[in-house]
Amino acid sequence: MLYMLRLFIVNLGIHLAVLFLGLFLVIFFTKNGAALDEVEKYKYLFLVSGLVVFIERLIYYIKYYKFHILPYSLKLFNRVNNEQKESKIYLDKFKIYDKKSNTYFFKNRLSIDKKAYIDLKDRIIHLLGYEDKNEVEFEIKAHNKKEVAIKLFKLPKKFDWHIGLLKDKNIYLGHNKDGSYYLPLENLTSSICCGESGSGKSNFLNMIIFSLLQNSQYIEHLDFIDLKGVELSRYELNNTTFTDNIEEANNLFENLKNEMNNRFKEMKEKKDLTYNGNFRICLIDEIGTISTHFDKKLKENIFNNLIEIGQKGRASKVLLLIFSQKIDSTNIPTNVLTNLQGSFLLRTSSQFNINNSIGLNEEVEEITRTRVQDFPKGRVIFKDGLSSEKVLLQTPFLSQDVQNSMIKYFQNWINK
Ligand SMILES: Nc1ncnc2c1ncn2[C@@H]1O[C@H](COP(=O)(O)OP(=O)(O)OP(=O)(O)O)[C@@H](O)[C@H]1O
Repeated sequence: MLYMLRLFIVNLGIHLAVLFLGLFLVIFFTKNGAALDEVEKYKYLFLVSGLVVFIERLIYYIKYYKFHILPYSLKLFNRVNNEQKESKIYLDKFKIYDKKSNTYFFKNRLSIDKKAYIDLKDRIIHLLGYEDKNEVEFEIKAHNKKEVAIKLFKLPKKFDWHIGLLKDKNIYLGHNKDGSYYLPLENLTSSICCGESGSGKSNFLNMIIFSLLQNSQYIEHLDFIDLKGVELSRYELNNTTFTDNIEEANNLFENLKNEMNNRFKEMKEKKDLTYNGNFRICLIDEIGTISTHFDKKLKENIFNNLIEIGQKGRASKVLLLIFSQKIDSTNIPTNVLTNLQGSFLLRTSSQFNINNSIGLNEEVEEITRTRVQDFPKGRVIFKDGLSSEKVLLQTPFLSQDVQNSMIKYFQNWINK
């Protein structure tokens, strides 16, 4: 309490000093250098404006009391060590609340320790008065050198799909802290999606396909490969092909590689940096089934082609979207994985999956309070293949009926 009072008095003092000096200068100059007794005539103006500032500051401190007291309560400070004197402590301070983005900024005159905020996030949430820990999500970002930005937001755990989420030239990836999140089709890269059984992978896969189909005019062909299921065979569209046969898949990759190289030739002739035509996109569900196949030579050929497509595909608009429960080297060779630029991570208890798709735990903790193994169904972290930005998303639920009616919708439109 004493700390708050001190903070308030210092802050009020600064504001009043600036106000009075400003008023004095205005009067002084408008009255062509009036004497002090001239200024005295305006004492009521000083009094009223001083009172207004006092009330405004008081309301501000009462309103953001919890945020002002937070660095003090949680001992968020930085210190300088001087050889002669004792070390000096600089406490972090609440700077401002940005209403538009619902973000709170804290600053420190020396430099700020973002990790301390990440480590204390549960206590911060508690201190701010959110009793139910699951009620609110927490994102923390470094802002300038000496500030951290804390954004509190809510993500629904479950919501329904509707066709209005589809958008021309964009892929809808779910809802993030600001609402619907779209990846421009132009920025799509070859990507890996991993999540354990029941995490909502198939649901997510179908949702991505809807966005791709909505953008059919920019996509030459979509190839679906699933060696263990028939879910993707339901689409039966003029611009899609499905295979559950490994030899056919091998031929397809050979084909895609040739197509990619032809596109490169054309680009070279035209001196284009990116291919000036439509995308070829291949979706592979459960890539692990290829790794377990007995024919070593066939597997090797497939994986070599996947590596090449992953490496060079983006400029020529030939892309791979690979889905897998696990991404260790027994499921997907490391060379294939490292050449997929983007990643999507759903619920998993495997630290290997997390590290090799998104990165360190600390990076995950910056954007969510929920551990990846506790993610609800359909919760995804997307790592952008171009910018490496990480985004926390919740994907809508697609019931069987919704999936069937969407497939019918695309059949009526594309197969016409
Ligand atoms: N976004 C979502 N929101 C709510 N519930 C979901 C969501 N996605 C999936 N579910 C629920 O989770 C169940 C499993 O989803 P899904 O089949 O997509 O998971 P999966 O990871 O593909 O599992 P598997 O690998 O075993 O097929 C679904 O039947 C559905 O009820």
